[in-house]
Amino acid sequence: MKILVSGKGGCGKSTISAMLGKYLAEKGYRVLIIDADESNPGLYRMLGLPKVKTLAEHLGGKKRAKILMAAEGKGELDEELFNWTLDDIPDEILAKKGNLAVLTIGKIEEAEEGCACPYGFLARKLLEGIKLQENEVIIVDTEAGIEHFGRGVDKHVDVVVDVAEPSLESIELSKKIAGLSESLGLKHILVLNKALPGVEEKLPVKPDVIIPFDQSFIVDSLNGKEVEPIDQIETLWKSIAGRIHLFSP
Ligand SMILES: Nc1ncnc2c1ncn2[C@@H]1O[C@H](COP(=O)(O)OP(=O)(O)OP(=O)(O)O)[C@@H](O)[C@H]1O
Repeated sequence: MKILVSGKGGCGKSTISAMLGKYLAEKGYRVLIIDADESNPGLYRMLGLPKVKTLAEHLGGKKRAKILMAAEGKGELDEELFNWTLDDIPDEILAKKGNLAVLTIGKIEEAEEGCACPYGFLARKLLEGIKLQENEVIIVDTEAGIEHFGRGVDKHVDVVVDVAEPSLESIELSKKIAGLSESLGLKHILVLNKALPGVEEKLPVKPDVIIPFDQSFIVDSLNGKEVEPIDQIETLWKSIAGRIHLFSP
């Protein structure tokens, strides 16, 4: 199964992706978290994993990704390139702990290096090509906003976990994410994160999962502490399971 996590900047996408990944790995699934956010410092840190090469670096850098993207545009891309299973992913691009691994697509490193479209292309091709077994789950942590929909990354997932925080802008964006998910025939789950008491009653939409604001997340992240799944992650998983036929390991 492929789960994509989407939402406004800073709403908690990476935190929730990391907690869900760890929770599922502990349940016995084989989990790959794809860090498809080209701007954040790296999700591997939240899981206490080392920095490894990105997929873009492995393939020869962003310029090569751009060449591959152009080749696809001309119908000249070798479509076998990403016909991978989880076992085919080269070790040098996997930050691993037990049955949990993180793969980073690529990061913006320099001023004026150009747009991140080649990274969006790589994320889309990887998700399109990869074949999963029943006990394998991919979680895609996306960049802030909805550009991944424009890049076609979402076409190749089963469910969108739409994370909102209690602000009008975030809720409006989440409604848009719900509409875009529906237009692609994807299951959609709304998570209200950083919720303060009573705030959900004021919302124009009903969240499937509510995660309270908890200052310890911020303190732990500043201290570089690894995230641990909280109880609401089980509720999130049950919401996903309620919409999709799932295999239990
Ligand atoms: N429920 C919560 N309560 C309080 N703080 C939270 C909560 N969830 C996440 N945070 C904090 O919010 C900050 C942003 O979280 P995170 O990096 O997961 O967001 P993001 O949506 O992935 O951000 P970006 O859009 O920059 O990639 C972090 O400091 C994190 O610890």
